[in-house]
Amino acid sequence: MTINTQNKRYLNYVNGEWIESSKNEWTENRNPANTEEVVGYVPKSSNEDLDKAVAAAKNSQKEWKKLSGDVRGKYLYKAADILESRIDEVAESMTREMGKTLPEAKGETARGVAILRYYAGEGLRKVGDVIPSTDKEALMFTTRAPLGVVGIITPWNFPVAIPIWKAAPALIYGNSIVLKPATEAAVTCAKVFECFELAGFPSGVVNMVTGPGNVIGKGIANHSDVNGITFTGSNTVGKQIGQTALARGAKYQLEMGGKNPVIVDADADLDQAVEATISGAFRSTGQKCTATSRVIVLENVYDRFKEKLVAKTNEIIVGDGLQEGVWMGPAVNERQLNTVLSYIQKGRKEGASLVIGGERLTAGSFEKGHFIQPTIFENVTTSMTIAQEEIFGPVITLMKVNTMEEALNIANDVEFGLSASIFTSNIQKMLTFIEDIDAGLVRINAESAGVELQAPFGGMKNSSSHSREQGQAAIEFFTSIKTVLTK
Ligand SMILES: NC(=O)C1=CN([C@@H]2O[C@H](COP(=O)(O)OP(=O)(O)OC[C@H]3O[C@@H](n4cnc5c(N)ncnc54)[C@H](O)[C@@H]3O)[C@@H](O)[C@H]2O)C=CC1
Ligand SMILES: O=C(O)CCC(=O)C(=O)O
Repeated sequence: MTINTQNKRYLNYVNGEWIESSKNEWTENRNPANTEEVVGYVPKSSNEDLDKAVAAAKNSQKEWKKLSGDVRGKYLYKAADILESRIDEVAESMTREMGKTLPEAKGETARGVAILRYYAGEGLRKVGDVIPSTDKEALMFTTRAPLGVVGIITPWNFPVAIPIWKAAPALIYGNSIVLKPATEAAVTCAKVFECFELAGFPSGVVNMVTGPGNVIGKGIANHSDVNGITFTGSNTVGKQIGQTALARGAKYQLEMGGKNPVIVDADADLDQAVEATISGAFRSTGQKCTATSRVIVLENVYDRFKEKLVAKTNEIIVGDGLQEGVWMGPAVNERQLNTVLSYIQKGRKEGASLVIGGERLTAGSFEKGHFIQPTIFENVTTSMTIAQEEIFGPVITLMKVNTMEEALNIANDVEFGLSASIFTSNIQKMLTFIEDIDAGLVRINAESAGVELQAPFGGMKNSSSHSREQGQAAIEFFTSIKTVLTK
């Protein structure tokens, strides 16, 4: 290992070296399934550390952008191969650090490998168009320029996939990066950076600085040498970053919350709808911006759907995600657990009826972790807090409606518009849903969560800054268009 893991200390990666922060202060990351286990210590870095990383990124970017896309792609292919050879190690670190089950963590790491390869290939794809000029002697075309230094601020819920789906396109289009991972997932992110180190990226092109959001995250948003900022996380922080970036003229991209609906029509395949609802709502303990949160069911199938949903929920095995057979792990930390519990409390207080779950699990092997039961509420009205705000936990609100029109009105009656599903066998209803739903991801007979790396990802309304990430859409953020006329 080239990474310095002495005493489980994971350092910053700056200018091609693993270095301690200037403050020599550390955050202890503990396993949310067993808080007695320390997974690692990560630096609480300062603005001085950030300045070094940004300076290294700025310096290296001049040469990096001059390489051909093909050459830049080779570094990404190499990083992909190294990450692939370490899937088990990285996934285990993810499960220990933030709690998602090992099969999910392995799936996510494999997705990281695939994203690296996808963007490596992007180095050989077209970057512009020829546009007819009104001057017959002129040739007019577009080309693309990188932004320069890109600041990447990532959350804890996808510790490998999100850093990679932001870093890989930034790099292939000729930017250098300074990434600040969520502290809760920083050990796993350091392992991804170790793959970058071993892939041999030129010094300074890839940098990682860990530390508090209101120091390092804020510092990235404010830094005059950071030309673009890409963020995934809460709406509160996203809006602050957007305002800071706008004020100094930097480009920014924000992916934030969701309150994703699933509509179950009377003619739906109920077993399919139940499977997808359970998977969408409870996998990763509901800690996904695309998680299913509101389930809106037509009244003539409501009772049958609810019965099947409750039966399946009863089968969920909660526990330490490293153990075989466990389907749902803990909440990422005590703060997130308390947030979820406080929403459950609010739901009860505002008059929703608890159908199943609702409690923290503390007995026996649950004692040392942040475990919570998968939870379903019914008699939920659209004005209730649990039907409006992002909970980011394993909580479903069931809502009974008389018509598809009512279902659509409720589905759209939130500030978010990330993902939305419908279960129906009626093609007309599918088409109406596609047209009328306010969502960046529209899913027909499929769960609300789960995105494909080659397709645009992002939301409407307050879910995003109206830009899209991933697939070919990424080029729009990570580059600027130059329109060239030559004669
Ligand atoms: N859209 C998504 O995928 C995610 C949404 N969330 C939502 O956010 C809630 C709170 O989770 P948190 O981890 O606290 O999210 P957060 O928005 O505070 O953290 C996301 C990232 O932003 C950084 N950050 C924090 N304060 C910052 C600031 N002032 N300036 C710049 N960067 C800053 C954090 O260190 C982290 O790297 C969750 O309950 C959930 O509702 C959280 C994680 C992911
Ligand atoms: O559903 C997914 O796979 C991605 C979700 C996501 O991007 C998020 O929760 O931040």
